[in-house]
Amino acid sequence: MSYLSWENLAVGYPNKHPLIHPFSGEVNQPGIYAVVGQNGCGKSTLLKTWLGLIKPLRGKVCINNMPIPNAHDISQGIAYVPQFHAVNRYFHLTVQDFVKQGFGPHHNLMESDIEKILNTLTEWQLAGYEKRSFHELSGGQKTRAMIARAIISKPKMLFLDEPLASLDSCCQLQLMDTLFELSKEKKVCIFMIDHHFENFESYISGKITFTRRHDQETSVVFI
Ligand SMILES: Nc1ncnc2c1ncn2[C@@H]1O[C@H](COP(=O)(O)OP(=O)(O)OP(=O)(O)O)[C@@H](O)[C@H]1O
Repeated sequence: MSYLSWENLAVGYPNKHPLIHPFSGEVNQPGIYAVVGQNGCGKSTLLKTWLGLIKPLRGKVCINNMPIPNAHDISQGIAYVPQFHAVNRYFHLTVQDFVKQGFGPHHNLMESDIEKILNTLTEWQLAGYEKRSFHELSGGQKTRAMIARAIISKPKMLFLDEPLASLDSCCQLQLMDTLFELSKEKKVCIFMIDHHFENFESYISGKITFTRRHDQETSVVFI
């Protein structure tokens, strides 16, 4: 089964040069796939292009062997944890309602679901914050709430944009252990951008590396 594949893919923004030299790849095994490279080389842009949030400048992306014409079609089974500062700061949902979104818009919420939300919040050191407004949380707390929301949605694919940067070392380890378990036991395929994999190399199944050489286009290699 192909989780994600991309062919001759160039990413970037309209009326600008592509950020990367076109490249192809396919991921057909669950695991944690690290996306690494210097600041500003295009990692977040690649992630958003894979998710269908940004149109490729060239090439195509398939999820579960299906081309992604728009994000709405692919949202089932896919969770995205953006950088915490990318979330609208005027977002006035309570933390509990924010995490509840993980069940999806059509889910009929039961007593056991509320219990699950509260347990997940406790697991991520957010007990007591459930009635607080999401935008009042610290950066690390926002990241943990976004992780809780993603995990509650029971994704088959999970995309995370630099979650380790805002977490303390204890939460970093908790996150990596959780992701590792999800990939092994629930066969979740995880793509994760970060600059802090040095302590977690053994968790990684594959790497997508951006390399920018002076005066040349950035090349991307998937190993
Ligand atoms: N909406 C946008 N319109 C035009 N250019 C953009 C837009 N968003 C980002 N860029 C530019 O695209 C380039 C790549 O940005 P991107 O956020 O993908 O980098 P990154 O590798 O994730 O960086 P970092 O490690 O700093 O988070 C940067 O030069 C950035 O200024």
